[in-house]
Amino acid sequence: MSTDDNGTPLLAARGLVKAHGKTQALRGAALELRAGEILAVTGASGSGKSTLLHCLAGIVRPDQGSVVYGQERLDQLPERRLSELRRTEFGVVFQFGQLIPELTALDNVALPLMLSGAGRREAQGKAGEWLERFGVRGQKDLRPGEMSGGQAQRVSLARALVTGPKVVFADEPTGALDSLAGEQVMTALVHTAREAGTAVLLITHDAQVAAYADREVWLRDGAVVSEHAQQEMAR
Ligand SMILES: Nc1ncnc2c1ncn2[C@@H]1O[C@H](COP(=O)(O)OP(=O)(O)OP(=O)(O)O)[C@@H](O)[C@H]1O
Repeated sequence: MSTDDNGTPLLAARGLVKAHGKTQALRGAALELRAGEILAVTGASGSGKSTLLHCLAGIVRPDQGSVVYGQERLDQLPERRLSELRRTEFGVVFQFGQLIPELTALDNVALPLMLSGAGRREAQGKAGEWLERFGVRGQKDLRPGEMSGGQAQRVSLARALVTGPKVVFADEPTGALDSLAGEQVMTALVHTAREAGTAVLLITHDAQVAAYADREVWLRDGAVVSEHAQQEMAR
């Protein structure tokens, strides 16, 4: 695991509280993610995992508590800066890929680069390289509906990593896949994140998926209740 020079976390959340209407989704959750670290967040359904990820990624604001990314308080940043960070420093992968159905795999992956100002040709060139890394270059001209779930999810990973983010937030990335496709997706994610030095916050309720992480935290009723280091993975 790599850390930054002075060992401070890349992302640190303290005392997060978040309600959805009358439901208290987070009740004082706290965690730290270091540069290049792969951290699994596990817990029962409804324990607040997705809400925590949304707060950490600057997608929703907590009602209370702080989220510090580098030198910035995400919970206090204006929307404009948050969306810039989401575009340039963060990548997100959801359970159901959420690729744009009308675009080919190549254009789905090129899109974040074009939104950051790259020309179409340059963006497509880089997108092709990232599809290659995830073993889905052969599917570049297919639309999401024409691919298998595992292929679409590897395209989603390419889209999340193509901009060179510091953190990838992955919310049940294998939740809709069979176990073989899930293993392929996790192997590709972990291998590529390690190579690129990207930190990964991985939400899962699957112990086999959590075993890919360097460290695991357990969420119960909206708070982090335990933490244990993973065995060195021989994968
Ligand atoms: N948009 C929303 N509106 C109302 N309630 C919500 C909303 N989002 C989440 N909740 C509730 O907040 C609690 C925490 O939900 P969250 O999705 O964060 O948990 P989770 O651990 O990710 O669950 P799962 O594993 O089932 O996805 C749950 O009781 C859920 O029903």
